[in-house]
Amino acid sequence: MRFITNIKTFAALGSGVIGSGWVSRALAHGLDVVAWDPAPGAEAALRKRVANAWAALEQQGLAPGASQDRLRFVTTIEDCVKDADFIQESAPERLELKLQLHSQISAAAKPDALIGSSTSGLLPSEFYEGSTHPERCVVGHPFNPVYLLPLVEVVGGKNTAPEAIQAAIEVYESLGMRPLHVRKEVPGFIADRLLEALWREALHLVNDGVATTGEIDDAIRFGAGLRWSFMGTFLTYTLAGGDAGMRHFMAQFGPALQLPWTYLPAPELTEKLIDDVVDGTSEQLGNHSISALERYRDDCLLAVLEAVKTTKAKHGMNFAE
Ligand SMILES: NC(=O)C1=CN([C@@H]2O[C@H](COP(=O)(O)OP(=O)(O)OC[C@H]3O[C@@H](n4cnc5c(N)ncnc54)[C@H](O)[C@@H]3O)[C@@H](O)[C@H]2O)C=CC1
Ligand SMILES: C[N+](C)(C)CC(=O)CC(=O)[O-]
Repeated sequence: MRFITNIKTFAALGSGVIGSGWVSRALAHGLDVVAWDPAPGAEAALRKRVANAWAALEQQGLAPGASQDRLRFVTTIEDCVKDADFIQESAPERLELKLQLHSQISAAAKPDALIGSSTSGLLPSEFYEGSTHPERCVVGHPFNPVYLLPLVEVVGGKNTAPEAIQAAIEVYESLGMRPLHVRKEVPGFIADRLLEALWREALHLVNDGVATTGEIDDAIRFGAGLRWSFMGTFLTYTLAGGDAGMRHFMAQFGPALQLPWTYLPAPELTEKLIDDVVDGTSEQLGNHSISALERYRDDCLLAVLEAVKTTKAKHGMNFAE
């Protein structure tokens, strides 16, 4: 089975936070982009978000011919996908909606154009159930901001051809990403299983009055957050075992796993908890706008990415290692 991997035209369905991130990344890689989103004012909002991301993308380096002018916004799903070489859906996270949308997308798309979904954890076997040529349908789960963060989890469903997984990996790599093939189709995939566990514990800490949202964010960004950009938990904890490594680490800290430190099931989202989280994060935002904070985040990410890349090179490693 052959799928299009040398892509020239990228279709984006849904142009919110994640869809606009895909559009920005594809434009920066010199592609023509066609976008569709049913919300009133979606085109203006999309162009604004792309413009806000562009400075970071310029700093990272644009592909020859890359331009925001190569974005075309259309009013039907069919016009969005019919000439596309690659299609990425970033619609709201609702199974019924994605099921219906993908039956329409896949019926109008070229049969050898790959279709990716940005879903954070729904199962591709379920929402591609009604799709035409489901063998070319995958999950490509990105991370926000999509135009800077390299990770994309690639997940197949029961009808996805192994060649489609490989082809999707190739396409995402051509967009400068670091695909991770999630070999077993499970809800939440790999990364969101981990992020969700942290998020639940953070909500419990607020709910129990242990810490404010700002204090919890400080606990992340001045500690583990710094090292997570270049070393994951398993290797970090191997070093934490000293010369005796992971075996000693497990012996020393294993018993703590039996202590009731963590709650894991989510706390009930009471009005009070929601208010505490919203008030706490509003205080953290201060008088910065979301778009100003996005630019600040992008600058920090560019600096971290560059530092990690340079340091890896010093140790004879490439960035994707
Ligand atoms: N926000 C995040 O941090 C991440 C979200 N995702 C996934 O990306 C997808 C989109 O999420 P966000 O961009 O955050 O949501 P969003 O709410 O920012 O954007 C969703 C967009 O879809 C549009 N839309 C509504 N009905 C639609 C339809 N029938 N067809 C196509 N578009 C439609 C909305 O007008 C809106 O612009 C979801 O599947 C989500 O799980 C993945 C990674 C991270
Ligand atoms: C909150 N979320 C589950 C939608 C987050 C993601 O899917 C990935 C991210 O960018 O954190």
